Parts: sequence; structure tokens; C-alpha cells
Amino acid sequence: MSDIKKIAVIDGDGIGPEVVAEAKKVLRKTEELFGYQFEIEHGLFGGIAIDEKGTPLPQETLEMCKNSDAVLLGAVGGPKWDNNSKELRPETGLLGIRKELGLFSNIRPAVVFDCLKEASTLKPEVLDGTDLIVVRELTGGIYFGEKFRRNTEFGEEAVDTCAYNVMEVERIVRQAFEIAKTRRKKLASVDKANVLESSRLWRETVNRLAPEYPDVELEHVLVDNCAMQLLRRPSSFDVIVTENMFGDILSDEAAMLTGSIGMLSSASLGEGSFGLYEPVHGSAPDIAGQGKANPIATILSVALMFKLSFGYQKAGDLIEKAVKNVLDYGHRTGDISTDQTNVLSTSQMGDQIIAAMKK
Ligand SMILES: NC(=O)c1ccc[n+]([C@@H]2O[C@H](COP(=O)([O-])OP(=O)(O)OC[C@H]3O[C@@H](n4cnc5c(N)ncnc54)[C@H](O)[C@@H]3O)[C@@H](O)[C@H]2O)c1
Ligand SMILES: CC(C)[C@H](C(=O)O)[C@@H](O)C(=O)O
Ligand SMILES: [Mg+2]
Repeated sequence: MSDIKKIAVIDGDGIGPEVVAEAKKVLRKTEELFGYQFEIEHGLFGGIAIDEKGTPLPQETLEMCKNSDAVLLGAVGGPKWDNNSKELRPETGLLGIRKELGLFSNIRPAVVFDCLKEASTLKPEVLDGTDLIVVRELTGGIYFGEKFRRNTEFGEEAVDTCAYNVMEVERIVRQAFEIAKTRRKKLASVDKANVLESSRLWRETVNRLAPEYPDVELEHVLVDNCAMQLLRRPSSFDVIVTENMFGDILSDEAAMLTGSIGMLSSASLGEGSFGLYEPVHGSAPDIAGQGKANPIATILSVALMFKLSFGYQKAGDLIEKAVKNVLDYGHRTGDISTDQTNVLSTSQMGDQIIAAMKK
């Protein structure tokens, strides 16, 4: 096969390098199985880039990403950089890379594996059949609105603004409707339209587009209610579309339906086939460097990359099947183990998944 895919790989901080190492093993295994060719380049990003280059998002890393077909990212951040000024924070690099690459759509699937129901904090019967996707707007809202501080008679005041324009809402909502069309045809649009002006525009836009998707059943859910319904009736959700910060919070909540945040993969997409793939979790400083991290979120992010950026459907399915088989067999990292016996390390879990990858 002559079609060489260029993948920019960014380890990041904390458990980032540990989980990315396992995802790379999976990439190599698919080369072997399917004859794919991947050209992997590494770039510095996040805290380590601050330490070595004086900025969380070095220009050469950004260029490397722009010149690739997809990006695989571990996670960034950690206590070492928590008190830095905004420009010297790993998270600022993360927002920067999303914006610079035009990745306005963040797809976060939360699928409950039957054999992991016991690992969740919820009752197994509540979780039955849970298979949802959070479609999170990623380059707008309060994350990117004007921010400043000013002095008032009551002391210093900090201001973050939340702004959305129609174009921004329309493109993410259309994508969510399109995804819903390929699934169980249910879309929950989550907002806070009883309070926020940006949410009112959001809801008006959703309602204006809805007649174009007559086969998709639409419900509007206020975000506080959604947070509650996700725990009460998770299996009733199919696709959830929401703005940036609500999506951040709800996807971490959805992670716990699956048993652990170490299970949740994500794809960040723009207009074309290019995408950035990363686990939903962060750099987990509390377990970093100990071989305790669950690599499944990152490995499943590779499966998403194959399907959404490369059109390698079969290989993506094969990775997902291997993960399922390994879990069905009873292999567990600490975060998804109910009794903490026979817990696998990060690399042992990666090895099991690779061993289970058979055509
Ligand atoms: N995309 C990203 O790079 C990203 C995402 C979220 C948080 N962060 C950053 O990560 C740092 C830590 O944030 P946090 O502690 O709030 O969230 P976190 O997701 O890193 O960790 C939350 C908890 O989940 C556990 N956990 C996370 N991933 C795991 C995995 N793969 N296997 C097993 N357990 C796992 C951690 O040990 C921790 O107890 C912060 O600096 C934050 O800004 C980065
Ligand atoms: C680290 C942080 C900036 C980031 C976000 O809030 O988007 C993270 O929580 C995520 O979910 O990817
Ligand atoms: Mg988050």
C-alpha cells in the first residue's frame, strides 16, 4: 500500500508518554496486519515544551501537526505549571492547538462494556445498553471569550465572557444531527436557555435546523437536568450536543458510566478529514510514572483516528474488538478493577490488546 499516513505524535506530560507508548504499539501492529504505513513524527507540547522551549505550543510542533494527516496526543498539564502565568500554562497550549487547527468539533463516545458494568459506581441495570456520544463545541464559548481583570470598589474582579455566533452553533449542531442520523436518531441539545443569552441563540439555531433532519428526534435539555438525567437514564441518550464548557463537564460525568475516565476516547475534528485524537482524561499526576494508567482511552482514540480520518473502518473495528475481548477475558488495570487483584500495568494491558488483535 503506497498511501503513507503522517501522524504527529505528542506525548505531553504525566501519564501522557505512558499511554501514548501503548497506542503506538497498536499503530505498529496494524501496519503488520493490514500493510498500512505510518510516518510518525514527535513534537514537544504542554509542560515539557514550557520547560524545554519556553512555550506550551512551539511553532515547530504546530507546523508538524499542520503537515500531518492526524495528531495523536497524550495529555498535558501538572502541578509543576499550575501557578504559571496564562501564557506559560500547558492548558493554554491545548486551547491554542485546537483553535489553530480549526478543531471545532469534539466527539466523545461513552460506551458501557457489559463486563465493566461492575466497575461503574452506578447500578448495572441503570447502565444496560448505554452507548452515547457527547458532541462538544471546542473552539468557542467561555473558553475563548474575552477575559480580563479590573479593580472595583469591592476589590479585584475577574471577568470571563461566553460568546457564540450563529455560524459556530450551526456547524457543530449540523454535525451532531448528521451523527445522530447514522445512529439511533436521537439528539439531545443541552443548554442553559433559561438563563444565558448564548444558550438562547443556541436553542433558536437548533430549532431552525431541526426541520432539515425530520428523521432525528430532538429534545432540549437544560444542562443541570442533563447532569442528573445522565445518571438516572443514561441509556436513553444517543447523541448529546452542547457548548464547550458544558461538554467538558458532562463528558467527564459520562466517563464514570463506563467505569473509568481511562476508557473515554475522543476525536477533535474540523471541516476536512484531519483530526486530533486524545483520551478525555488528563495527565493524572497522582499516578504518573507508576505504570498504573489505563491505556484504553488512548488506544480507542487510535481506532477513532482510523475510522474518522483515514477511512480504515476494518482496522478501527479490529482495535475495538480486541479491547472488548481483553476486557471480557477479565484483564483489568487498577482503575477498572473491582477487587484490585491481578491488576495489569499500562504496558501489560497494551500487550494484551496487541495480542488480541487478530484478523
Ligand atoms: N486533554 C488534556 O490534556 C487534559 C484533560 C484533562 C485534564 N488535563 C490536565 O491534567 C491535569 C490533571 O487533571 P485532573 O486531575 O483534573 O484530571 P485527570 O483526568 O488527569 O485525573 C482525574 C483522576 O482520574 C484518574 N485517571 C485519569 N486518567 C486515567 C487513566 N488513563 N487511567 C487510570 N486513572 C486515570 C487520575 O489518576 C485522577 O485520579 C491538570 O493539569 C489538567 O489541566 C489535561
Ligand atoms: C485541560 C483542559 C483545558 C481541557 C478542557 O477543558 O478542554 C480538558 O479538561 C479536556 O477535557 O480536554
Ligand atoms: Mg475535561
